Amino acid sequence: MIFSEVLKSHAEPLVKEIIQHPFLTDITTNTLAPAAIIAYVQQDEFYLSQYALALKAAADLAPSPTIAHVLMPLLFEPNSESIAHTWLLKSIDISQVEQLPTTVPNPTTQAYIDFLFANKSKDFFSLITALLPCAWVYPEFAKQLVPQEVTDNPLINWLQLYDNQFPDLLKMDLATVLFTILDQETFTQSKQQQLLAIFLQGCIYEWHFFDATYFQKTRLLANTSTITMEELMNA
Ligand SMILES: Cc1ncc(CN)c(N)n1
Repeated sequence: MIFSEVLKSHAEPLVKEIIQHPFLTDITTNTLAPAAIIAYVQQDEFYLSQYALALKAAADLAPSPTIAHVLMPLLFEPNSESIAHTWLLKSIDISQVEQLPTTVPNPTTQAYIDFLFANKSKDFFSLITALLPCAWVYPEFAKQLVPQEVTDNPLINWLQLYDNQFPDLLKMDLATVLFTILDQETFTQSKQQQLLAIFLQGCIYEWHFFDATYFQKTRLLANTSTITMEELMNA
C-alpha cells in the first residue's frame, strides 16, 4: 500500500466519528445554533491565517526546487475560504466577518496551531504531514454528507464548497498535492510511524476543533473523542 493510503486507512475511524459530530449533523439539518456558527467562524478565521503561515513555511523549507515549485501556487491566501464563512454567517443574518467581535483563539485552536509550528521545527515532511488533516478531512466528510437531492438548507453550500463543487471559488486539491509529495519520498519504518502519529494527531485536532466551537469550550479537553491514538496507530 502506498504511504498516503496507509495514513488514510488509519484515520478512517476518526473520519467516521467526525461525520457523526453534532456540528456536522446540525449543518445537514440546518439546526446549527447561531452561537456555534459564530464561534466556528471566529476560530476558523484565526486558524486559517496561521495555517497560511505554516504552509508558506513549508514552501520555504522544501528540500528541492521541484517541490517548492509544486507548493508555490497553493500558498493559501488567509481569506481564500472566507466565502465558506460568509455563507455560514448569512444563514444567521450576519453579513460579514468584520461584524464579529475580535477573535481570541480558544485553547483547542491554539493547541492545533502550536502543533503545526512544532512540526515545522522538526523537518519538512513532518510539517507537510501536520498540514494534511486540514486539507484532507473536509473533502472526506463533505463528499459523504452532501445531499444528492436539491435542498433549501442554506448551510449545504458550505459542504458543497468542500466537496469541490465550486472550484472557481475554492479548489480542493491541496491534500492531493501534499499526499503526492509524501508518496514520492522513501521513509524508514520508524519515520513512517512518526509521520503516521503526526497525521492522526492532526485528524484528532480536526474533531476537537468542531467540538470546541460547537460547545464553545474554553478549556482544552484531551482525548474526549471515543477513539484513542493507540487504537488508531495499531488498527
Ligand atoms: C480547522 C479547519 N480545518 C480544515 C479546514 C478546511 N480547510 C478549515 N477551514 N478549518
